[in-house]
Amino acid sequence: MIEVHGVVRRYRRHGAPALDGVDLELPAGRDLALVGSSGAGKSTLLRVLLGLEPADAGTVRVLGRPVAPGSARSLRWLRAAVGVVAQDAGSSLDPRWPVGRSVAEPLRLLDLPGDPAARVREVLTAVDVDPGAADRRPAAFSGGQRQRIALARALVHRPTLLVADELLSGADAVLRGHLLALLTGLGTQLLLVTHDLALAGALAGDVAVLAAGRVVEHGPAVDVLRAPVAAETRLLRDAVLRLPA
Ligand SMILES: Nc1ncnc2c1ncn2[C@@H]1O[C@H](COP(=O)(O)OP(=O)(O)OP(=O)(O)O)[C@@H](O)[C@H]1O
Repeated sequence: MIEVHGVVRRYRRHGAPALDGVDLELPAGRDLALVGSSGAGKSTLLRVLLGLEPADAGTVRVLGRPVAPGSARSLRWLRAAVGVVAQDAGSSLDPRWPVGRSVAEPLRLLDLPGDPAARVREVLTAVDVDPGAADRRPAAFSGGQRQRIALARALVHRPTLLVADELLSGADAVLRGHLLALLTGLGTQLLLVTHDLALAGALAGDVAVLAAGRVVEHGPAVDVLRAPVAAETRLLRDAVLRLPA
């Protein structure tokens, strides 16, 4: 489903590369949590995977097809296959638009057949937002509701893969539990970026640990959490354990 080989991404000619030869394979049907400390390269890897930025070296394939930045037309297949929840998801909704319009937007952009209003109601219901409130603007909703509306927008076109950058990091414990249950019940393959190794464990799929632009550990979450091999993974795990109760 996702194959990343030898990917390098360099922002400054002489500085350390943001991605320094990333190798990562994610077969269809396996969820992945991409973890790493701040600056490890997680968001950069997502942007390269989504064709938003070029790789300076290496190859990226999604669903067997090569990914590289291009026109909206040439990337239509990728936009149809992948739903994206951006970092700071709630504020990514257009404040001037009724939320129903924002949620329907991918259907319009991808020119998909069917009744958009019916699909918007369906997907808002799935994320536990009252579909009767679709004509209200984002300001009428709480932060947690806005996050779920952004999730609905990412899911409205029934993508095969959902990519979310720090979707759960700002959420309180109750909302986190709620979102986690929602995400794992979707039946859509997940690629979640997070600082939080405990969250990666709760997803119960695979974990890939990124450090200084390289994948230093990759395996089933239970194994990685029980017996981390890489120093960076141990640091992340110990940081979780040190958090006050
Ligand atoms: N557009 C950019 N221009 C220049 N440098 C960048 C750019 N984007 C990222 N970087 C640098 O690349 C490195 C990786 O950044 P990236 O945002 O991918 O890390 P991250 O793991 O997602 O961090 P965080 O968890 O803080 O979001 C950092 O050193 C960052 O400063």
